[in-house]
Amino acid sequence: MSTESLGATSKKEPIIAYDEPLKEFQDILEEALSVLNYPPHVYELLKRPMRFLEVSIPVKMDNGETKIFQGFRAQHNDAPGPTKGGIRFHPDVTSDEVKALAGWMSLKCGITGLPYGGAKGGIICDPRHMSMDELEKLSRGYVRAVSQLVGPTKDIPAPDMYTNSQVMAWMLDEYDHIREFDSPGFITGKPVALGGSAGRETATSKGVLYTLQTVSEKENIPVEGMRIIIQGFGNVGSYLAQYLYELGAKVVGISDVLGGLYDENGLDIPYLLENRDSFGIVTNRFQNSISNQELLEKECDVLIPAAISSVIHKDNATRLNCRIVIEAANGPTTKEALRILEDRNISVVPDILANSGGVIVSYFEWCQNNQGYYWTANMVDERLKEKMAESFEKVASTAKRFNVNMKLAAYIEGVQKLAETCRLRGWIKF
Ligand SMILES: NC(=O)C1=CN([C@@H]2O[C@H](COP(=O)(O)OP(=O)(O)OC[C@H]3O[C@@H](n4cnc5c(N)ncnc54)[C@H](O)[C@@H]3O)[C@@H](O)[C@H]2O)C=CC1
Ligand SMILES: O=C(O)CCC(=O)C(=O)O
Repeated sequence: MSTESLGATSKKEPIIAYDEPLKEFQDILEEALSVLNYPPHVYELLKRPMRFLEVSIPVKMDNGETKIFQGFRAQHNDAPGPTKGGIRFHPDVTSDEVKALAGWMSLKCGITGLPYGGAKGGIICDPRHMSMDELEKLSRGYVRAVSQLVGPTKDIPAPDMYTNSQVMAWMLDEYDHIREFDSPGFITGKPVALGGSAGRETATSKGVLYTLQTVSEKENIPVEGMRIIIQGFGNVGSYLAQYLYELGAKVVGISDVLGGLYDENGLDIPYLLENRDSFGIVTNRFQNSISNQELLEKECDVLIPAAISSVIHKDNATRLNCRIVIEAANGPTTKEALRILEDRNISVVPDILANSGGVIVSYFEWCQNNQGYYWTANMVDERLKEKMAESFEKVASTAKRFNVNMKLAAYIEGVQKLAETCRLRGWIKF
């Protein structure tokens, strides 16, 4: 397919998600804890967040009406240190999803050895249909609503879906006003001029890329010429597409919320990058776009979901046409789908390993803020690469040791330090 813009405004239905991420998190966590022979109360403590706040945020909209938005902040566990995790602005975000996302953050920090527990925030809203003024008011209102719970040594937010460095900047400014001092370590993923880290914007996609390179070496499939489909063309998906294209991989498919594009000869990624909007949407410029569902089932070597959760489920797992799935999104594969893919010999590199580059560089940002000393882009990149490689080896060796798949191994690896810090604090016994 040519990637020439046809100026069309196709409206594809968003895909239907099989939305039970909290149950998915709890089921695999329970399995991991039973492999480790921990007593049942460890699961009882870790299956849900220690703290969960639901807030109402009034925003005076541009038309003069006041709209009340619903927001959440979940802190999964603060035994290892302050909690950490992004804030999602999305029309479909739910309280249960935020709880699952916070749990996954704890495991991610466990695997990568960061001194944090997990957290996550969300606001039910559709930023694509809001003005910048409305988004700024919403961001500031959220911080006012959760300000008692967050802070540089308590809980440190960051970007996630439909939030970016500008949203982080508004949130930082609001927090500084409330606290009456400059506290750049309150939030990460902020603009470099406000104490952000070099390389945070590209960190998650770089981390996924390093993971893919490790897999390519282990599986002996060269990146050059590798056929790749990426679902989602936002922060994670678009930088990833760019890096893979530059390395000579054939990015045969990409998608956004409105649909997908597929060309077995490889898409013109520079053109798509140039024409995507700030919400990662580009497929509306093409008349021959396909649906997200169709795209996921197209032929490729590596399928990389980089958008929402539960998109690979029992009804399409039998039809995936790839050799490897690398989970760049959080929770894109349901438990039933994982089983089907395992039976079909399709390996799945888990989210809590593959997408941990974002929180790793967020940690670097927080360290730089605490020290007031800023690193070069090269220093950040070298250390990110090192952490991603170490984390991959840890999960791979756990998989071998317990003879389990990479997903379960990642949970086993991630939960051990978390449980140990809870034990040392006297919260649990085992
Ligand atoms: N931004 C980060 O640093 C990190 C992001 N992630 C995860 O990566 C995924 C993507 O995040 P970002 O790229 O930051 O978000 P983004 O907001 O920059 O981009 C999201 C992309 O997904 C598409 N999308 C939205 N809803 C969709 C739907 N229903 N079906 C198909 N596509 C849809 C959008 O059109 C856009 O192309 C999320 O699961 C997020 O939690 C994980 C770790 C860190
Ligand atoms: O950068 C961070 O602190 C968190 C990123 C995040 O939300 C995630 O890894 O899912």
